[in-house]
Amino acid sequence: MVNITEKIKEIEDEMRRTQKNKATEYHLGLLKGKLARLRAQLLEPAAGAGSGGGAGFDVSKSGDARVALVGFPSVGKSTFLSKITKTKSEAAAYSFTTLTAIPGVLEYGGAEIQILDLPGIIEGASEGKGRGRQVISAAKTSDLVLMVLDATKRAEQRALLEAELDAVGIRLNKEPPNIYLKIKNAGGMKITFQTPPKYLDEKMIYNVMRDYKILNCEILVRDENATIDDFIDVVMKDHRKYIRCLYVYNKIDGISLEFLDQLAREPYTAVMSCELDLGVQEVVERIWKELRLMRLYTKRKGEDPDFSEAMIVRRDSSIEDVCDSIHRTLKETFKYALVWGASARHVPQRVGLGHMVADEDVVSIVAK
Ligand SMILES: Nc1nc2c(ncn2[C@@H]2O[C@H](COP(=O)(O)OP(=O)(O)OP(=O)(O)O)[C@@H](O)[C@H]2O)c(=O)[nH]1
Ligand SMILES: [K+]
Ligand SMILES: [Mg+2]
Repeated sequence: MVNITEKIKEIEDEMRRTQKNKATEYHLGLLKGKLARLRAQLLEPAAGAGSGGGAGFDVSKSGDARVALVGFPSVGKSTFLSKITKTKSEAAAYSFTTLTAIPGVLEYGGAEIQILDLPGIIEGASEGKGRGRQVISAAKTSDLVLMVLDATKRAEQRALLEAELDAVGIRLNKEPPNIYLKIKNAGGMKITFQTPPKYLDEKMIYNVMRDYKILNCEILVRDENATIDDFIDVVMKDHRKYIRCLYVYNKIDGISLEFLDQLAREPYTAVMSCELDLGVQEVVERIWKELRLMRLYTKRKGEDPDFSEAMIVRRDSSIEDVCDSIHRTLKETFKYALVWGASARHVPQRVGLGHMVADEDVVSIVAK
């Protein structure tokens, strides 16, 4: 019996051989669907299997957010960790110096951000080369992927890494596709397009769903630009993770100014030299920004706000989220909140649970 890895290879080969045109579009879509399913199977930790499953490293999450350092060997991941945290992770000029996940804590703006230094990965990581799969599983648990790249190496490294992460269902700097799918017990398949689709049609969707053996469902495609890949992502949504990514080019001490300028202009990108201590602090600031965290300060009635300790919440948090992160039953006795700061129309503004807070607001919860 052929194993999953071989089946994946067969499908990938067939996709490469198949010319892309209107006539082969349906077949290619079907192959993509099969491939997505096999890859998910490959990552499923097999019962009783010792290694090679989908499990990451045994490091528990701590702090307000987790950032994973992902990159090829010797790009400077450990050097960077040692620079921005108190943790010392061994750095050396040979590949695979780091063999396991090393956590460090970055303190920034009152937040504690866990930084995970990881072993370098190589092409084929998603299929289990090296510690690839473990590294990728660790990346999947992070709130931000910091892709560390060597500015002196060829440009393809970035696309290669992205392909490895993509293969295991990590979608970088992307929103989930705007497609609604509800699986039902009966009633057949109902497919609706809100606007005429540019890259999809009913037959393409139907083919994939039949292959997945999902024949009763309701589908509403809201985005005219949605592709069959987007649709498969929606079907496989339990295996997809949408994570923000910051691309960091290290070792800029070894490149020309023109090239540096070009790299620095790319989206979601920062440049640094750990060796010369150039740009490192800027990268830390970008990490904070990309994590989209906010600092709030709480205030008790009749007292001054406590600015010594910030409360860290995600962006797009409401007073309800604030209550939940203080105590899980606080909501039950909630009467109203007083807010000072950018989110308040006048200070203090008296607000309810639905009020959206802003960075550095002062919040006072009044209970019944
Ligand atoms: N020129 C230059 N060298 C650097 C810079 N940062 C790190 N290095 C060197 O690059 C080499 C690899 O650094 P590491 O921190 O071990 O790289 P890594 O990505 O953790 O490597 P692995 O753990 O093996 O995957 C070391 O010799 C570092 O001294 C930099 O900004 N410029
Ligand atoms: K190294
Ligand atoms: Mg290392």
